[in-house]
Amino acid sequence: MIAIIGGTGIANILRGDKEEIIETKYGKAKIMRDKDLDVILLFRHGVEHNIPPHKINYRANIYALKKLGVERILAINSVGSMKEHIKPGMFFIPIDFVEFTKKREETFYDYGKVVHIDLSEPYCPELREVLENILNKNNFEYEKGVYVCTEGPRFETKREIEIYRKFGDVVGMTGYPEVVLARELEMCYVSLCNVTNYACGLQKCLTVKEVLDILKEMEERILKVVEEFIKYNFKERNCICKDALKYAVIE
Ligand SMILES: CSC[C@H]1O[C@H](OP(=O)(O)O)[C@H](O)[C@@H]1O
Ligand code: HPA
Repeated sequence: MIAIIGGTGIANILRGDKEEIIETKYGKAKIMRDKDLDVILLFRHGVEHNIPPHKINYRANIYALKKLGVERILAINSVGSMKEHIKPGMFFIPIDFVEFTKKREETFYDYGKVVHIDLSEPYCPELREVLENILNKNNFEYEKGVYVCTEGPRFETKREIEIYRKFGDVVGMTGYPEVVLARELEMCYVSLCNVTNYACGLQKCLTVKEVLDILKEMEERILKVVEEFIKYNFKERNCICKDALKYAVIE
């Protein structure tokens, strides 16, 4: 089973049937099913985009997908570019991350089992290859690199971006802890980032309108990538994700 986690502006592009509430021990998650494509849609900010990045219940969302039998997740994130060659309107595929979040519940293993998962490859290598093949086949421009996650909901300062750009290539507010929580539950996770702006300091002020305008321009390409990802003929998983807990638990 595949799930798409939609970010800013995606609820206008993808639509499932009616919303379902999935109860979990971490709280409620809201999903939609696209029965034709046999895929689960989850809009992390809510269909009405009324949940800010620092208040998203990431654990309930990821746990709900696991409960529904999801094995593979395509997350869609919007990011600001911290490098000149990564231009607004391009796609970006994270291969690693650095996070500067502050108040997020970032693990399922707070009590009981002590678990230290390996994150030498935080994003599923098999799904990253599928995503790159889709982008290359469609001649959609993209870059790969490091995603820096900030707490939000404010944008970053110029000085913060001067520091962050030494560690990474794009900046967002939702990529973490989603990627880690998925690995803790041995699900494959890949992120398709929409580069919506240059980060603070590389351009003048940042506006939500600018982000939404670029997403509108990218809408068709985003939809194309999602459709081809969903239709991809996935075989048996042969990646590190499915056995993430194998050597990670202190017995
Ligand atoms: C309106 S830009 C800031 C907003 O957009 C991004 O969300 P997502 O990654 O879910 O598309 C960013 O993380 C902020 O939540
Ligand atoms: N910073 C943080 N998150 C973002 C940005 C940004 O510049 N653009 C889109 N999401």
